[in-house]
Amino acid sequence: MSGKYEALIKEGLDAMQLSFSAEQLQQLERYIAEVELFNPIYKLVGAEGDDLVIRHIFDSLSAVGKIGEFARQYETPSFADLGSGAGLPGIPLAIALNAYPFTLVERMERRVNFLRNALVATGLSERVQIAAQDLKQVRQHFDVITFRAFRPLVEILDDVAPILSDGGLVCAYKGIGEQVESELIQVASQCKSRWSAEVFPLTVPHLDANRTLCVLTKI
Ligand SMILES: C[S@@+](CC[C@H](N)C(=O)[O-])C[C@H]1O[C@@H](n2cnc3c(N)ncnc32)[C@H](O)[C@@H]1O
Repeated sequence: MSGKYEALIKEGLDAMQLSFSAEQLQQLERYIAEVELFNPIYKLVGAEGDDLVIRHIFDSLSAVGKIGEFARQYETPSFADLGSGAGLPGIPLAIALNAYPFTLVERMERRVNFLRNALVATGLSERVQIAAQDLKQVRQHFDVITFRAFRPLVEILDDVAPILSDGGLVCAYKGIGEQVESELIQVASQCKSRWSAEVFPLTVPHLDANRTLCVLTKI
């Protein structure tokens, strides 16, 4: 790794207690370079420079410890990242959790085009698939389903339930714990599917914001 974010990335990974191989570091660097290259055209993320690394890469990776811990209960867990956009958190997670297959679900064509390029640039095309469709059209099942900045839980969990494997987990990247709790109250009163949830605090290096991971299982 020799890019302009080398020191920041190494420091962030240390703070999150993540150990990346040279290949993973290179994949991360190539992914960031793709986002920076296409951001002016595709308007992928609203941050640049160190801020891009902190708000998007570190934020995505901040849940790797927790998600990796859960994933180890399956033999080879299949992952789906819903409303993946620029591949967040899906691509950083696929780089970090490099033994598992991932599917990025995204319905907007230009973002899908970006994702295709990014997977080629990072060498992830074999292990990471793209489902270029609406979540409602997905017919596969997944053991671990992630999403970030997608939709309120109450609006999507009934569409997520049919694609979650028996015993599977939904890992939703969220903000302030109290807001998540009020989303969960709506889920309990308005969703047809039934869920049990636990909320874990996340620490994102250099980010002064409340971040949480809401982990849901079907009951
Ligand atoms: C606000 S962006 C968030 C992108 C990314 N997850 C992130 O954290 O930066 C939401 C993305 O979800 C996609 N999306 C919204 N509804 C969807 C659906 N029903 N099926 C598939 N993709 C959807 C949008 O096209 C958009 O790219």
